[in-house]
Amino acid sequence: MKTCVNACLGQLIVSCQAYEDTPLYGAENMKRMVQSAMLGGAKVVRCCWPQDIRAARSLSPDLIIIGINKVMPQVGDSLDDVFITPTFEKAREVVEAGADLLALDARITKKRGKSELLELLHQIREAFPNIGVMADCAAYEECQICAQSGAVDILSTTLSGLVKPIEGPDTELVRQLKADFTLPVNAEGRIWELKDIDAVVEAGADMITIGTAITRPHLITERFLNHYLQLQDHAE
Ligand SMILES: CC(=O)N[C@H](C=O)[C@@H](O)[C@H](O)[C@H](O)COP(=O)(O)O
Repeated sequence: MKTCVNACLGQLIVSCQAYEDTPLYGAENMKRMVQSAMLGGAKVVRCCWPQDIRAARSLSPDLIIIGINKVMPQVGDSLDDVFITPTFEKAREVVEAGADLLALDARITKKRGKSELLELLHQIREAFPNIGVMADCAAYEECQICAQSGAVDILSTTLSGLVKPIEGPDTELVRQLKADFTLPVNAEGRIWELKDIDAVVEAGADMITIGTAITRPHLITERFLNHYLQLQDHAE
């Protein structure tokens, strides 16, 4: 197993991402977010875009960085457009920015077939043999294709829930992946409660990634506020 993949085992990975329409957008802000996660004990972070990855890397050579390169949806795009590190060029930018691992959208959609996914995975493996590759999947079948490709190091539940909404983490997918494949599994997506960690650990997750519940203050605020407002509604 690659050293960078081994370093992720048993870790709580903090995803530090801010979109352009939020106040925390920008590499300097994300650097502080990563620094805060490190202060809390995180040894692995997930960062988006080359400038954020470079900013995170400047904090420490020892920090393990999972880099992604999102292409934000344009008018007319649909869920069939893969958006997390969708091309080889986007992957190269992540590697050149100093990431140890790269994660990419491993979905099979109407616009991106199995053969194109496999071609991309093999191209990445050949060009960057030392980089760990995490497959951000939505469904079991995609994980299966990635596992059989021999060009992926970690299977991740990142995009489960994107197509068919579910509540909480996809513990069932984690359980199935652990039962059928030998690759490490990252439980990512909708982990908000301590009991969610219990559930994915019980299902066998080798690592956990938390984003929004730690690093998106506007959504954290909204969640608490909605709960409070609901109580007021019921009291009326
Ligand atoms: C679906 C999608 O675009 N997921 C993105 C992947 O990079 C991020 O926006 C998520 O924050 C990340 O996966 C962590 O998940 P959560 O924020 O639920 O803890």
